[in-house]
Amino acid sequence: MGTFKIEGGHQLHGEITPQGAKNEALQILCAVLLTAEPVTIHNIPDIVDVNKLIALLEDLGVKIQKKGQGSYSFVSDDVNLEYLQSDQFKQDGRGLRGSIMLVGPLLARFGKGYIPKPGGDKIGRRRLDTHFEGFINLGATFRYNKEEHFYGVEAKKLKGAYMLLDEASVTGTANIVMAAVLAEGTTTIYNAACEPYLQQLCKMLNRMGAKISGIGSNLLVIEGVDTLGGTEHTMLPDMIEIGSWIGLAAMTRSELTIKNVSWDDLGQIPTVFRKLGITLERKGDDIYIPAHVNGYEIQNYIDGSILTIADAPWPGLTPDLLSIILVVATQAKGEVLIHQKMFESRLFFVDKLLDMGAKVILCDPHRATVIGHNFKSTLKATTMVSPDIRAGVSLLIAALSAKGTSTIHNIEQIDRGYENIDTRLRAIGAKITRV
Ligand SMILES: CC(=O)N[C@H]1[C@@H](OP(=O)(O)OP(=O)(O)OC[C@H]2O[C@@H](n3ccc(=O)[nH]c3=O)[C@H](O)[C@@H]2O)O[C@H](CO)[C@@H](O)[C@@H]1O
Ligand SMILES: C=C(OP(=O)(O)O)C(=O)O
Repeated sequence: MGTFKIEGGHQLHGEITPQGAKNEALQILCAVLLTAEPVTIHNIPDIVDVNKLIALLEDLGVKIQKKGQGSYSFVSDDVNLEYLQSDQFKQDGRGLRGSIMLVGPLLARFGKGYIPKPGGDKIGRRRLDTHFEGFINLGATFRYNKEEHFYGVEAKKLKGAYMLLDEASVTGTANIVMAAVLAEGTTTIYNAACEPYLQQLCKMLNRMGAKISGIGSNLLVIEGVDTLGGTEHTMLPDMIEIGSWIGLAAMTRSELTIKNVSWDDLGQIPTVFRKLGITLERKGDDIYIPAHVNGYEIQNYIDGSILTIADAPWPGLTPDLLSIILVVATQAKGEVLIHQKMFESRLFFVDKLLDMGAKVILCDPHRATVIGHNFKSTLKATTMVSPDIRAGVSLLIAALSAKGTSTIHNIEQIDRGYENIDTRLRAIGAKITRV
């Protein structure tokens, strides 16, 4: 189990550049299986989950060439489908959530897709019904081996269909889109997820020859084509990392510039931090955050009632930033209700913040009320274990703002999605070491 030691209480300063988006990368990498032609991808983050997926593609026989820092080309002209039945795949396929999106492309191009129950954060139930109901709608037969937790879908030829998804699942929508692009006829997906991750995927698929319309909305229409060709694609900056660095700047009262953020793809994120009273300035495509020497004050609603910050499917606020927002609120002036609607177990990490002296009431598994200290009292350093990726970064931000030296164990959770986080934070003045 890896560990960070963090000496808190220091102001940070300078510039930080966000990595390529983790959740986009996981979709885009799976899409390389849809063509025998080369696909070149840039701005791939060097993080554990993405590297695990690249290793899975390699084991499937995809030819991979490194072209430069974060750039790789992929050629899937000789895919080894036997690997899908191997014990090795049953082991490695479990290693991350994103591996589930191998199924759609494999089913569409080779008529069969298998996957062990995928991993990812333990943040509550994470069902896969939307994915498999989508494939079944396209004409696939489905089987599930309960002993091995092994899923499979097969179809000689997929047929386009109308479907109303039971929920706007992010990876579910990506999976169904990747299956439908090679199906016969037209597929309509209503209640589709439409995060920038998915918009990027659909745009890339169209460059490969797919015919997808409605990109960015919850109604996608896909006219199936016979084959797809190669393309080049560049990943957007990771919006969850950008939100993490905004929170870090505010909590440590540091002046920070976040470079090249792709402002227009950030949706509600800047607005929500502004509601917490944080000043963000748009400078070109950078976010400039001044040092909040006088703190930041949470806005109430127009009628004076207490603000609620809740997640919702895009273009609502992504659930992946709520833990960070909760931590930032612990030093704000005022109160806020954090409502994590999607995941059942993602707020339990607040116990660690209570140990550090934060004023938080966990109302139920989904809701926490935060009463900010307004920097009148700093958090106290402590020893903690990172329960999931975003809670891990939230605790790291709390530790950087706290008095004294904190220890965070199980930092593998953080490395899953943040590239060289300790090195990059040291470059802006953080006192953090990996032990
Ligand atoms: C690898 C990857 O891309 N992971 C992201 C992806 O996971 P993932 O695609 O696994 O998450 P889903 O979008 O399927 O849904 C996550 C959870 O939210 C619930 N749900 C979903 C949609 C909805 O309208 N209402 C609802 O309650 C689901 O029942 C499920 O429990 O999307 C999640 C939701 O943005 C993010 O937290 C994850 O970081
Ligand atoms: C929940 C997350 O990731 P995953 O879906 O990979 O567990 C996340 O990125 O916040």
